[in-house]
Amino acid sequence: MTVVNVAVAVIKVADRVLIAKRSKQQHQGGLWEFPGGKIESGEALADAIQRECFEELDIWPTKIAPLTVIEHEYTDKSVRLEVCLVSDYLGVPVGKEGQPLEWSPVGSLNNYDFPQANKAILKLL
Ligand SMILES: Nc1nc2c([nH]c(=O)n2[C@@H]2O[C@H](COP(=O)(O)OP(=O)(O)OP(=O)(O)O)[C@@H](O)[C@H]2O)c(=O)[nH]1
Repeated sequence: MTVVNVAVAVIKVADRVLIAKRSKQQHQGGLWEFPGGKIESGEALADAIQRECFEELDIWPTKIAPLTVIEHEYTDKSVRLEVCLVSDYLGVPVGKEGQPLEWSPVGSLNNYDFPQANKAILKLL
């Protein structure tokens, strides 16, 4: 199976993390996620993080640090999540694609349903 490389932004300000709900039609639809999306061919990770955050949330990350890389095989798809911590950005986040957003305290993230691959991310926060 080909592996899809994904840039994932854990946007964390003080003790809260910004999460978004995936639409029903998407892969792993209806679950909560960290904003992000496929890395384009030849694109640097930080550039992909900035592009995806702008496209999805109308914000421009200014402080980005690599957090972890997670490889996961779903039954229908293999993903490689390149996860970054975003600790500062320009703008005010809005769900530009109509996706619901929430600022969850780190300690409450377990109350949301995330894709299986995200479990390893939650352990690091
Ligand atoms: N953005 C994001 N994607 C995640 C997370 N966890 C996780 O397993 N993924 C997977 O990584 C892939 C991200 O792809 P994507 O959001 O760009 O695209 P998509 O497959 O939903 O739709 P598309 O192909 O129409 O762009 C999906 O297969 C998604 O299920 C996460 O926290 N954030």
